[in-house]
Amino acid sequence: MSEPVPFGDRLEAVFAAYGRLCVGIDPHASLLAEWGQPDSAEGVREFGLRAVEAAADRVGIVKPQVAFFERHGAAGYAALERIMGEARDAGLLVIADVKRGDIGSSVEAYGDAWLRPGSSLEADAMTISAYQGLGSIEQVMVAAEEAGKGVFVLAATSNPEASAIQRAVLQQSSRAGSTVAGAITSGVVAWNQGRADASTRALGSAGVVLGATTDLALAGIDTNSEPPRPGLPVLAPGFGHQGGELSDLRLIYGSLAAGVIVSESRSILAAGPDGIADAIARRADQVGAVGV
Ligand SMILES: O=C(O)c1cc(=O)[nH]c(=O)n1[C@@H]1O[C@H](COP(=O)(O)O)[C@@H](O)[C@H]1O
Repeated sequence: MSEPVPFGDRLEAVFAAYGRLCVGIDPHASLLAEWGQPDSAEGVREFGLRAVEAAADRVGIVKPQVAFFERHGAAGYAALERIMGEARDAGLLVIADVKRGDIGSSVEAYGDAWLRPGSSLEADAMTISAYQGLGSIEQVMVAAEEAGKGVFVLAATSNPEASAIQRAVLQQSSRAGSTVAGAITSGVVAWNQGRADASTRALGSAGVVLGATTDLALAGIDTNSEPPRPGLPVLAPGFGHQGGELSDLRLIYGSLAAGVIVSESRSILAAGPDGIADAIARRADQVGAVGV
């Protein structure tokens, strides 16, 4: 069997071919109504399939938010499986926004669900939480790497309530004195640097979530030093609806800008089923014009 292509390499190829815009697939009840779809499993399926159709060949990445499918139980999950399958068949990288975390043995099962080749919920990467310690998700990171998959570990999230916990300073461990967000970020950088072929990689396969609306310096994230090698994938929600400005991208992410994935959901989905393709193309151009 041939070796899987590392997720970081696949992401790098997508950046080169399509740029760094990621379309979030978040079928909020209000958006379903605007799209003329029922608030049901059938509605989220149609919504997601149309979003995938519009995204294909215009961008390289989509990020379905599982919560909006889970609302509809097993049928919602069936819809999500279909949408992720169609997206991957269309050549899109799929980041499953599931934000899972638990003790190691349980979180491994989440990794198996979302990242195992052949799983009905197979994605290319998943969002994951290290609230139980970076060590708790280590086995998921190992399995992801072996399968050519990626993880995005929550570090400094875009919601304002997050800062008190994420900016708290560690008292113990080798990273004592770092903020929680800083320790997670440097831990993920170190993980990428510890891979066997790290020196040949442009981008690592493990990334972090750093929201565009948060002050990264206050969160203890270093955006001034030399960029990490391999580069750090950064899932960056918060642009668009939450108020982050694309024109500030370089200012916000500094030396981490090269790894940034601009992820927007509502600002694009609000264009409706007839306008979404144009909205994606327009936003992809705007993101490209930032010139990271
Ligand atoms: O992991 C995420 O994607 C995420 C992390 C974060 O810090 N903030 C954040 O908004 N998200 C997700 O990104 C999407 C943002 O949606 P919009 O605000 O509509 O662009 C939602 O699916 C959120 O769950």
